[in-house]
Amino acid sequence: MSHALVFLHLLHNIYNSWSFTSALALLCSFFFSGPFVSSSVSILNNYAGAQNSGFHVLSRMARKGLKLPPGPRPWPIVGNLPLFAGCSTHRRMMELNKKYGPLLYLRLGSRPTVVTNSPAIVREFLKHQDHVFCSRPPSSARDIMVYGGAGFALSEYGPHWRHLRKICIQELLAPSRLQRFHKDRHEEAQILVAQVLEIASKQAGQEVELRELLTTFTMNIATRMMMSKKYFSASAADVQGSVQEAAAFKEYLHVAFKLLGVFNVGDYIPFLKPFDLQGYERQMRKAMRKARTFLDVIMREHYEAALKARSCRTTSSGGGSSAAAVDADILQSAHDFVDVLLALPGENGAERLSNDTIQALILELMAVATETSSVPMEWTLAEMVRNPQMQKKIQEEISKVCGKDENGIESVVQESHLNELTYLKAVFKETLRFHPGGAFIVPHMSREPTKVGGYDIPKNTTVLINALDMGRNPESFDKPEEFLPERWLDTGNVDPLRIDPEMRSVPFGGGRRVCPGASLGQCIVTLGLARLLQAFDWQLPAGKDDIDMEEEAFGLTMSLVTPLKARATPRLPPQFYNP
Ligand code: HEM
Repeated sequence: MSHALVFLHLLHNIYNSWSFTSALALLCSFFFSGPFVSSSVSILNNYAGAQNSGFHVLSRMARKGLKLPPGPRPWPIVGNLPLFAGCSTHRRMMELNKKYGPLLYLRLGSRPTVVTNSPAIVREFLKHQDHVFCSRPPSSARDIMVYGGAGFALSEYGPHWRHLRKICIQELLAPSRLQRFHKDRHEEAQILVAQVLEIASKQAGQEVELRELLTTFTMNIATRMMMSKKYFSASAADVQGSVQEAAAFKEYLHVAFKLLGVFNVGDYIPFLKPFDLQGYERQMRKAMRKARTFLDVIMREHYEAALKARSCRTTSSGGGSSAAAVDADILQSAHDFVDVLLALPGENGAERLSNDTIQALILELMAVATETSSVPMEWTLAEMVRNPQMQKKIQEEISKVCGKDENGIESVVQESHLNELTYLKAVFKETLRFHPGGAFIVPHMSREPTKVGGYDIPKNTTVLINALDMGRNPESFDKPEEFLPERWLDTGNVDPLRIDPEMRSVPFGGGRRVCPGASLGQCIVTLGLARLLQAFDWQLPAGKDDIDMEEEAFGLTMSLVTPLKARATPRLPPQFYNP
């Protein structure tokens, strides 16, 4: 903080320009708080007050010749950043969209940005002009935490992205590959139910805190698929791999979830980047050092196993098999995603994918796959606790679809039942509308200048699609402020994976960047929910008359501010829980 002030005064002396220092003062008020800073800020603002009208010269010049969408006037250097001081970004953007219309233009530091909540405009971005808006904006998080975009979820559009996305869809997330991990998902769901039972059995009315359990469930599924390891467990004996490995990886993930979505001032005002005023880049580097050490171990283990497998296969074929045939064979029998990645060819004829690319893919997939699934599970359970009749409807549906075993006990829900659980799907779809995984979908960026709704959109404009606002749009939905899964039952469009042609809600994004893990995400979420709702009745904690449903946008995701606690009562005979 003191660095920021010294820097501010230095610049003030050098430039002696009222508007410049005022803008910086506002910038500091945005990013820092405390009495010293606020008093300095107010002094500097007073200096600058008389010059306000001059501020807009630059913005007018920037707009010259272009018909930009409406939006508040930007300040020099900081642009519209000060509008977001001390408030929730997505809520402020909602207000601005209300004031300026469905296509809002902002300048965040040096970055042109458009924000929308309108299905018609989203259709332009994700459908009609998807070829223009399919890139991603640069960020220090991408540079530091995913090896400068060596993966693909955050990388810019181009041959590298295309190559990796194709690999990901064909080799990692193909239904036949995912089917191989069916047993792992089943085991983790079993463990989830057992953990809730253990807590609930301690004493009648005991509350279960769900967030940690749900995160453990999704993370273990992801690490088992990716690297055949399980790092998260209530019992240390159940963890595979060293305790240090697990600790390093957990720390990385914790920091990554937060830092991949932070508003880092250096990304918006490039000349401030070297100062790392908020300390985010330092945190990112620290987390990355640990993640690298951890990933090097994983890679070495897998690499050695791959070499062994290769030499065994070559020897057993008497040297008769070509390298390509050996690779195809290894790919076919690969245990996990890292095995697959080590057997795949790289770009432009390279024999293998680079180490950085493989590590970036692991980190990106972990980041996009885990919280995106655990967060909607927590929201759905919160809604179920508040709506016992919906809970009952799901339980009745499960009983009907699963039937009973030879002892007359209800059969445990399996993945093969999920497709028939129509009401549960409607509930999940409603969760994605009403409580989307993130307030904004992952940002897109324009690759060339274009026009949308009659306005000019410059090249390299960041596109923010406010999923929360879209889901609550009264022009798109009747009673948008109510959680009503029934709204989907009559539409013939109950499947959350089916993209709404009108794009009234886009939980998995759209166009070339549409989420490639949507069906896996839906499988994990609905399996976990079905198991928890089949096994238990969920009620409000004793003495509470409602759940606190306030949301908090944290990094890439949007969760409940107050982690969900609820009472779980086993609802089936004891034999059900001890199969
Ligand atoms: C319910 C769970 C999930 C939700 C709600 C969700 C949602 C999203 C959204 C909104 C995007 C941005 C799309 C866009 O930019 O237009 C996205 C991208 C992505 N998701 Fe998911 N996701 C989920 C689960 C998963 C899972 C399980 C995986 C993989 C294992 C995954 C992998 C990805 C990847 C790799 C991208 C980036 C695609 C690209 O840039 O080309 N997601 N997801």
